[in-house]
Amino acid sequence: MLIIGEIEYANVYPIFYELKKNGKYKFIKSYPSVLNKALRDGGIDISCCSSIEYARHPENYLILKNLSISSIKEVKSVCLFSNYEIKYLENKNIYLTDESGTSIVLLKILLKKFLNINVNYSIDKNDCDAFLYIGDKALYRFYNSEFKYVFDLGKLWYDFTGFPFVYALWLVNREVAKDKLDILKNFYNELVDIKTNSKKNLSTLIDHYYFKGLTSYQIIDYWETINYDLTTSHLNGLKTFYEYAYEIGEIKKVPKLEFINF
Ligand SMILES: C=C(O[C@@H]1C=C(C(=O)O)C=C[C@H]1O)C(=O)O
Repeated sequence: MLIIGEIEYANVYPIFYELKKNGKYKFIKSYPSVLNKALRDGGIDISCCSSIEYARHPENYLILKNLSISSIKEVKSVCLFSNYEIKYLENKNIYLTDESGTSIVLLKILLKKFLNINVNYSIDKNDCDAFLYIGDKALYRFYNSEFKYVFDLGKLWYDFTGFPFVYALWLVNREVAKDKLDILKNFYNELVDIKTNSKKNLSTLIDHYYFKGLTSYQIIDYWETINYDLTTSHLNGLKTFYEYAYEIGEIKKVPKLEFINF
């Protein structure tokens, strides 16, 4: 049986609600940083993982075509929350969530390369001036913020580069790709079908979902914001992200993108 990593955020609920209907697969549910490690260590076969995870260990993985978690412009659930305007963050302490891989690197690129601001990063929330959250913690605060400013990282990336931003890729362990090709092919076809139809019945899907602090309208609007495609323009955005990640020393080299062929 295929063991699949499931990101426990609202962003992929429309996909996993459908995938779980038929009882064919086993799911391990967690944050992206935990799933990245589980896929690396062989605890799961396939997962939607941080896009930076592929760039750090490209020899371990193959990418599934046409699938991602991306934003075209704004994302709403990857944000920097701050009481300071962004230009006044120089030398301030910024909290980094431990749930992320990609968004931490995205924030570093935005501040260093595009905004030319030097800050200190911390994993200790106390004593920080601004806070990076992703997923549901970010989405809740996006609509219920106690902060003066909310900087949407997807929107900032789009304003600077004109590209979509790819937070997560569907990655399969290369060994699994060899051993379980037929099961993977069926799973992939199912996943692409689900993606294709994922935005069609959101007003029905909301009957099965509750997110404390958000209205149904806000959730549906969020699901419409999140994008699951991996087009040429997404791939150009991804390559640009990897080039900047390399420039700031977050990855050892810009990886070649290798996809699984069925
Ligand atoms: C769009 C999002 O992207 C997430 C961000 C990730 C990361 O920073 O590594 C990984 C997976 C995505 O679920 C989100 O958090 O809502």
